[in-house]
Amino acid sequence: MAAVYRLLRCGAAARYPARRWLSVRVDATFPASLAAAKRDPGGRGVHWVFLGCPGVGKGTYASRLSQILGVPHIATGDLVREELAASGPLAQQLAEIVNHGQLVSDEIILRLLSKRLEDGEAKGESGFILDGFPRTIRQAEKLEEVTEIDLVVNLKLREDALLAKCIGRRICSHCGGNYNLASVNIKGENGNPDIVMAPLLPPEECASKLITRSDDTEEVVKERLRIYHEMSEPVEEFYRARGKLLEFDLPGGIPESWAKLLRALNLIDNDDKQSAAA
Ligand SMILES: Nc1ncnc2c1ncn2[C@@H]1O[C@H](COP(=O)(O)OP(=O)(O)O)[C@@H](O)[C@H]1O
Repeated sequence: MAAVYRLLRCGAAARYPARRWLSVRVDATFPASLAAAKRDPGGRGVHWVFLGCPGVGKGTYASRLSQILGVPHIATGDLVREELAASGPLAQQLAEIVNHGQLVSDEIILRLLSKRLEDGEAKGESGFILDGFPRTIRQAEKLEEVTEIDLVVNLKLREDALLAKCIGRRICSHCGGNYNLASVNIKGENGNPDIVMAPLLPPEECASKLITRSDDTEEVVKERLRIYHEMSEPVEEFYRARGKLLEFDLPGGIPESWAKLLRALNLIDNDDKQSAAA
């Protein structure tokens, strides 16, 4: 498998026979039940991708699903922020790009992702849920050259809600917990339902330690949304054409959305009803 990730790194065009590892096959109708996923512990974990605009909740739902499915949640935005925090040779260049809402070059992102996948493999990880990758057609093509993606979940939410959620996002500088101070209450128009999303407030011990991401200002979020439409929306079509795209309109906050997402993914067993309510 290391060979696969080296291919990502050096960009060789050979297509790896990814089907060899398939255990939980999720096809265009997404019938992989949680029971099926648990039945075959010897096979590889799922290869899923989460797409969606900044602030839509890719991290929240990808992280929850990764725990259920026993695969790592790999967010390229986190890899970029780790690189920034390490203050290595790349840091200044990355800060300039990220703080202006631009995309990091495909080469750098592929290098960071390859390294993360190789490190994971060395620790015995299998499968993944990617969040924030691929974000360009070139990244999607590179990924397709080296492995098979089972399913791509495209999370969708109105733009005014996205903006409010990005601006309300906070992180606890002590424990790393993610919170959101935004209280979204948008009247539905043209037959669309109202969108109500309660804030996700921090516990008392985190309240005084909250920080805001430097790229979550209104100006930078608007630029990130513009870049998403220009560079990343074509990736939706890339996967739609391959029959792998599951479109998912978020109905509201986490309680309603999580239960609906588990149903859409056919991941609710009798044993797991309580996880949908969490
Ligand atoms: N796949 C990628 N390609 C290029 N740049 C990326 C990629 N993933 C993350 N980045 C960079 O990291 C920043 C933060 O990413 P992320 O945390 O995924 O943000 P968002 O909340 O906008 O989805 C992006 O604005 C971009 O500069």
